[in-house]
Amino acid sequence: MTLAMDVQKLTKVFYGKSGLFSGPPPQVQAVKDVSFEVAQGETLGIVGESGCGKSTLARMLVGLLSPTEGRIAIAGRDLADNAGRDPAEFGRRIQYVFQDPISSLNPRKTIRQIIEAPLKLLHNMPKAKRDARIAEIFDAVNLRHEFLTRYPHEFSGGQAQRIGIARALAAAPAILILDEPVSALDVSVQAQVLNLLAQLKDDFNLTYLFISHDLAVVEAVSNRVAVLYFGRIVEIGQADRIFSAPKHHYTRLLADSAPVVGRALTAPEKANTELPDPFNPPPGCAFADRCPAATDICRTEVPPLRRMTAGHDAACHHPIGQ
Ligand SMILES: Nc1ncnc2c1ncn2[C@@H]1O[C@H](COP(=O)(O)OP(=O)(O)OP(=O)(O)O)[C@@H](O)[C@H]1O
Repeated sequence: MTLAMDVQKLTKVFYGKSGLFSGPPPQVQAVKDVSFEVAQGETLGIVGESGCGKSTLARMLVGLLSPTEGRIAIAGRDLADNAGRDPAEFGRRIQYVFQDPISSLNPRKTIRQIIEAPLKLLHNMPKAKRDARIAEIFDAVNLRHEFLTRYPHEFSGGQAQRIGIARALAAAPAILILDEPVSALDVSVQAQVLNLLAQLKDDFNLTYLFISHDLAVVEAVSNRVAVLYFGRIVEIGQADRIFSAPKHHYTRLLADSAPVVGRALTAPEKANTELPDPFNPPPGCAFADRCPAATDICRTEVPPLRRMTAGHDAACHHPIGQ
């Protein structure tokens, strides 16, 4: 197995403003001690509710945010640790596809200018080569070449997302971070974009990190899935095992709310659906107050991520069926 990405102990702390006499500034640990590996050609799904740290994690993985602690290695090379990062090096290896396709494209630039930018900035490519590359990418995402002279507002959501994907591919990355790439689209268009992404993965030998709150979509596209809760990975393993035989009570809660395509990831109504206060995190497991199996240890000690079965880890003091 060749590793595309190796993430070790990634943590991001945001600091609030402190008052003059009110002690140290408040902190939010948006991502805590997150480690995972992604094999080349694999799709790793990252699933979690709003506020669990998905965007913060994604922004660190593409170099838009620097981690407070931890490291990110791509194809064996360290790209970020707390000492620093090189945005161009990130850009050549890993690209980001945003949730909201139209607002993620600069409204004052033509589509050609948008797609050309990474070719100039990251690869210093001469004009003739740029034109050939743009034509190749546009064919790959099934867009008509006459669209190149138009502006982002002239496109539907599905077309704009194809343009966003084309822009990401132009840089010839090995890895795409897909951050809720179909959540803003109609269900019929979602399927087209998901099929296109599957095709492009084969055509360009890509590795995907697919971030979503939509359990059904994540299950459909991923080889493996990581479940994020309150900034930590609470379970990670093969997609089919994660949802059919979860080990963490939070994952079971998610899986029990029977996945339907397009269904938002919400817990059943009977459960306490509040996330803990990020400014005042609980000392133990962040899920303890919602968990049917919680005991005293859960309220005092954070459970470490432990091997449950081959390739299946969960962070729980009382894992299901163990
Ligand atoms: N710049 C920031 N400053 C302070 N706190 C932040 C900042 N960005 C995120 N947070 C906090 O970090 C936590 C994780 O936020 P994040 O946006 O990464 O979650 P998310 O899972 O992507 O949510 P959503 O799906 O709603 O975007 C939240 O408690 C959020 O309030």
